[in-house]
Amino acid sequence: MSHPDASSLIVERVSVQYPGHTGHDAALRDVSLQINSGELVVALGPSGCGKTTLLNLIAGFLRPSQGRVLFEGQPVDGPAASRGVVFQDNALLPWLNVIDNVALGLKLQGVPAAERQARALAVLKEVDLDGFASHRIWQLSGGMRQRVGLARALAANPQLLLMDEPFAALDAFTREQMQELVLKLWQQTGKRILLITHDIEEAVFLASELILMSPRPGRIVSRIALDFSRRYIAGESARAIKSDPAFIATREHVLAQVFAQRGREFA
Ligand SMILES: Nc1ncnc2c1ncn2[C@@H]1O[C@H](COP(=O)(O)OP(=O)(O)OP(=O)(O)O)[C@@H](O)[C@H]1O
Repeated sequence: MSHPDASSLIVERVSVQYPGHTGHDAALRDVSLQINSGELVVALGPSGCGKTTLLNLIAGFLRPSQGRVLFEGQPVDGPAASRGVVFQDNALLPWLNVIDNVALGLKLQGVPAAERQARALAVLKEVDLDGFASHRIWQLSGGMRQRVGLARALAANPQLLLMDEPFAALDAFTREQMQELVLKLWQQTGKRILLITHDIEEAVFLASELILMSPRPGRIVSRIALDFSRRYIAGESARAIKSDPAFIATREHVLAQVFAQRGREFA
């Protein structure tokens, strides 16, 4: 692990055991992780390896059975605006229009109407949705809805953005567009990001640090530092990167590790 800065997110030897489970099949066992500023950490692993449990711990929706989670030097003991969450199903309110969905969290925080309007419009622009503020949610495509979910999380100006399989329901083309949007936002806002996925290519493309997880018990089995996302930010195209032999070799290496885990699981 690299050295933490004062604003790091630190997960320290955390275990989570849901009722009815033993240590052997704990959702998480002895997991440690750190997200420093400027990092885009991707957690990759098969269903049931504890990815959502890990994200829920960091979001403050869940408490560990053992270990602790610290953010900016303080224990995480509940949700906070500084840790924004983008959900897989985007969790938008269909009876509100786009801008009211984006501004909802600000309204709950008591931000005055004119300011929340201005901030919501600014983040809609960041996610390339200017012009859609008055649209109803049902008028939007799946990719646009995910952009609204992303804008809503960004509106509160979180220091850490937590994304739970945000593109799982999208078609391949829209998914690639959203990956590029995440990298653009990562570059422009400098926010640290934790994204969870079970898509190997997505993980290898986006991660500055990739953590590979394995189930029963949920744990981190390997960590790999990667630079494909920084190459994208430096100006190389996504297509050029994803067809580069170095990218393909890394993807195959990660795939082999995932299959090795599964072989062990079913042996
Ligand atoms: N509320 C709960 N009560 C009991 N067991 C749970 C609960 N939530 C998750 N689990 C179990 O904990 C383990 C880890 O689940 P988790 O959802 O964190 O994994 P995941 O990697 O996100 O899976 P997926 O990719 O399918 O979403 C699984 O065995 C799951 O069945």
